[in-house]
Amino acid sequence: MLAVVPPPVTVRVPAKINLHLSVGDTRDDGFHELTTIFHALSLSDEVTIAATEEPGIEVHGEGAKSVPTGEDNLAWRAMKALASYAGKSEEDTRVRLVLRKGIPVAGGLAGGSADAAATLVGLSALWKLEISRDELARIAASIGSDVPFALYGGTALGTGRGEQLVPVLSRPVFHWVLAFDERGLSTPKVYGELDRLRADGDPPRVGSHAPVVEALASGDPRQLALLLGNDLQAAAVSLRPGLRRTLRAGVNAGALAGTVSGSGPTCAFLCEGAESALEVAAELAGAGVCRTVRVAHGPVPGAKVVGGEDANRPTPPPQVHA
Ligand SMILES: C[C@](O)(CO)[C@H](O)COP(=O)(O)OP(=O)(O)OC[C@H]1O[C@@H](n2ccc(N)nc2=O)[C@H](O)[C@@H]1O
Ligand SMILES: Nc1ncnc2c1ncn2[C@@H]1O[C@H](COP(=O)(O)OP(=O)(O)OP(=O)(O)O)[C@@H](O)[C@H]1O
Repeated sequence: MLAVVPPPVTVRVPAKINLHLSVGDTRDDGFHELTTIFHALSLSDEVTIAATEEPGIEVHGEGAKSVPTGEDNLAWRAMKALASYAGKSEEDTRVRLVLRKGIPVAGGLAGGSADAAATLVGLSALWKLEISRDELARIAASIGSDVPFALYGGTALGTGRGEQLVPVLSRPVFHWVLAFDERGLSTPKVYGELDRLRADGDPPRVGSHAPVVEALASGDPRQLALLLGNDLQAAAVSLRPGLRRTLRAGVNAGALAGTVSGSGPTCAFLCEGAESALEVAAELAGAGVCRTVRVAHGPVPGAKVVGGEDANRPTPPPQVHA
């Protein structure tokens, strides 16, 4: 008898920026203790997962050539981790992953993590696993610190190495302009550069995240603009000094404030509204300080099935962790 082949599943997954990123001490496992506020943006990747006789990965779109297509692709690692959790045999795990990238590679926007999260959600649907988002988040954390947030999206406080999440109330909607750089930056190198800068002196640190939480609840972009902060920014700028010009150019173009996202080099500019974001984007695009610009808004939901049988299934709300 012929086996029934399930139809392919497509998942859309957002990029993140860090509205606040406080980097603490290095832990025994080599990771830094973080307090961060993640914010999911309308810039996204799509991952299509199909059962196939020709397993593998295909990558299209933004930066596709620099994305690995073997076992070190984070989406493939996510497939392996879920297969092992679900006790799937080698034969059951013959899947083809097609990544359509809108999120630049090594941009500080957690694109690889997003693909891993999308793969967890898509495969759960393809394999019809009864698995909660919280259980998926535990598997996600074993793949990378940013992966759990991509499952939930929205706005969330991240602690630990960034994988422990609590949702944060954020009024819709904030408007952003993103400036992509010519080349990416390696996340471990940026953390290493911060350690070096701290060993040489003590670069200023961002304060408490509490005022940022209040500004998000108020929905006032002017209030939020005063509070954007990232301890990794000094390290990213030290490795890529041109980012200073980019940050200045965004504010000169009319943004309320700019920040390096995560480990960079993408700069995110908060704008007064949708119209202002379009104006800032146009002016920044002509300033010759970055490869390209995009407008985006946030917060948006996390990884979500958009094609295939489960497309209309509602996304469960994030759970509050104690
Ligand atoms: C910069 C951020 O994007 C901010 O959200 C994240 O902290 C990075 O998260 P990620 O890319 O998922 O990082 P992982 O894949 O977990 O770790 C990559 C490397 O980043 C450094 N790393 C990451 C997270 C963390 N809390 N401390 C660290 O020092 C470590 O050198 C680690 O080996
Ligand atoms: N699916 C994937 N998409 C992009 N890069 C991937 C993927 N899988 C593995 N990688 C590797 O991971 C590296 C980091 O890519 P990624 O786009 O996730 O960086 P990032 O956005 O700076 O990450 P983060 O913000 O989480 O630190 C890339 O240089 C690439 O070699």
